[in-house]
Amino acid sequence: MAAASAEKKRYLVGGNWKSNGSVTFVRDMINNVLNKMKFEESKLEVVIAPMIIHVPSAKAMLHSHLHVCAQNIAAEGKKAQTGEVKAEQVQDFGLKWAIVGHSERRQHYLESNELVAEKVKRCQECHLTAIVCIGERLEEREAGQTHDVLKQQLDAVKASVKDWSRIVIAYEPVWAIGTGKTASPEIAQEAHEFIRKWIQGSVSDAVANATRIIYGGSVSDANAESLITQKDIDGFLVGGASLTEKFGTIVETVNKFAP
Ligand SMILES: O=C[C@H](O)COP(=O)(O)O
Repeated sequence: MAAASAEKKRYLVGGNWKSNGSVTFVRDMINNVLNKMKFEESKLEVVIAPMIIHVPSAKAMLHSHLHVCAQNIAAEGKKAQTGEVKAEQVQDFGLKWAIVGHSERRQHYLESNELVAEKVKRCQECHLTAIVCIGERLEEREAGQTHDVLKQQLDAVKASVKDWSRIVIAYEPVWAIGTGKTASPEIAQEAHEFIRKWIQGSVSDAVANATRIIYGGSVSDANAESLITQKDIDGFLVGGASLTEKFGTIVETVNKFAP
């Protein structure tokens, strides 16, 4: 029986800083924007994913209600792997979150669905909550293959998950990432509904209701309200706008509409 969270579903906003930032940026963004944001912890969780070398300073500087998230973890837990960070090390450092399967890693580092499934398994073994990114490329959407792609990506990770309360699904259509072309609220809602129905059919109703399905792809202060008011959108994974003060506005908008 798959475990579902007994807690009320809190919305989630993640800021993925990708390979951006400097020591000065981290300090200024945290002190001037992140630590000043106002939101209700009972309604919303906020996680920030800096580059790995900035994780220690970010963790030390962020107020304790803001969580630090790894951008990636190694799929393999045993071998020596130059340049990789294992789930155990993320856990040992006191982090509770990791992004897995971001489309930039799928595209540029050739991460397959199977490799992403291994990473999800590693997160589960180390009690990390995985933000599992899925989404179709433009040519796949244009060919009418969006649901097939999402289903394949979801099917691949299913066997790795024992505890669904430690899984967040991030729907990130590849064509909307960093392009300024946000999915319309209707397109995003339709994909989120498909994902929720997949969880319902493949896991259970309770898990489908409890699992956060968040949207990523050119989220900004200008479109946050129209997206977050969609029925099946439970938060955001924000890239570019998380590097600016717009992130504070996005968090406050989500807080306003979170149940
Ligand atoms: O992880 C975040 C996503 O890739 C979205 O990035 P973006 O907001 O810059 O489009």
